[in-house]
Amino acid sequence: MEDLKDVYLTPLPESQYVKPFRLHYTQNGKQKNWDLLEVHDSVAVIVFNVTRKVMIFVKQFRPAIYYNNVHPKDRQSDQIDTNKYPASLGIALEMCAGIIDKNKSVEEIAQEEVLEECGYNVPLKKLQRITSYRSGVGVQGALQTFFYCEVTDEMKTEQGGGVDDEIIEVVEKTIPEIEALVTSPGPISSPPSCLFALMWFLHYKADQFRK
Ligand SMILES: Nc1ncnc2c1ncn2[C@@H]1O[C@H](COP(=O)(O)OP(=O)(O)O[C@H]2O[C@H](CO)[C@@H](O)[C@H](O)[C@H]2O)[C@@H](O)[C@H]1O
Ligand SMILES: [Mg+2]
Repeated sequence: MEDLKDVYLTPLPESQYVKPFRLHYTQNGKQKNWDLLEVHDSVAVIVFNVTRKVMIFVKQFRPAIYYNNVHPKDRQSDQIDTNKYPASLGIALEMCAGIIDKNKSVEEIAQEEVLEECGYNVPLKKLQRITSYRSGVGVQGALQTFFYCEVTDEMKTEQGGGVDDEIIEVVEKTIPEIEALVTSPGPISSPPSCLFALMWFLHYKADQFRK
């Protein structure tokens, strides 16, 4: 995962993942505009293994986090120096998540992501829909739907780690380790949605799993 080289930037061509726009509007009689990015809606899933009382996280290289850890003056060069900026700067710890880019229900997408990324084969009825919310209100505003799912060791039928060219590491954390994560002074290399998920779990679910 941390073998990174040949990092450089180009302007964005036509993309199936990110579409930049300027939205023009008149509000209270005043003409305004806002620059935004159209991105896919998504699902995220808290996966908790009740056999061993551990939460399942996915760890992966996130180019956007990496980029933001590169000093602006070093973003202009032909190549970003990976000795100065190693891959570890872009590695994030997250809940299992995926974009909605198929004509399937959010439950089916969530089920697929849990299998592909974490290796657990869960029946649809085990997926508890928690809520949905807007991510990135400044430039995105896409909807993310959140699920909670309890799994057992018996449900782990595959390795996980993602499909196609995805490179994902499955990481397990105990409840005390989750508490340490959310109270860390940061910067925490996780999205706010993940931290919300952890707080939700600690508030509503964790007590029944503490010895
Ligand atoms: N911008 C991009 N450029 C190039 N290739 C891209 C791309 N976006 C997606 N892809 C490709 O599509 C795949 C999509 O992966 P997933 O469906 O697991 O979504 P991901 O977890 O990245 O994002 C989900 O999880 C994160 C973390 O919660 C949310 O921020 C996000 O909104 C949600 O969709 C990637 O592995 C990559 O191959
Ligand atoms: Mg994903």
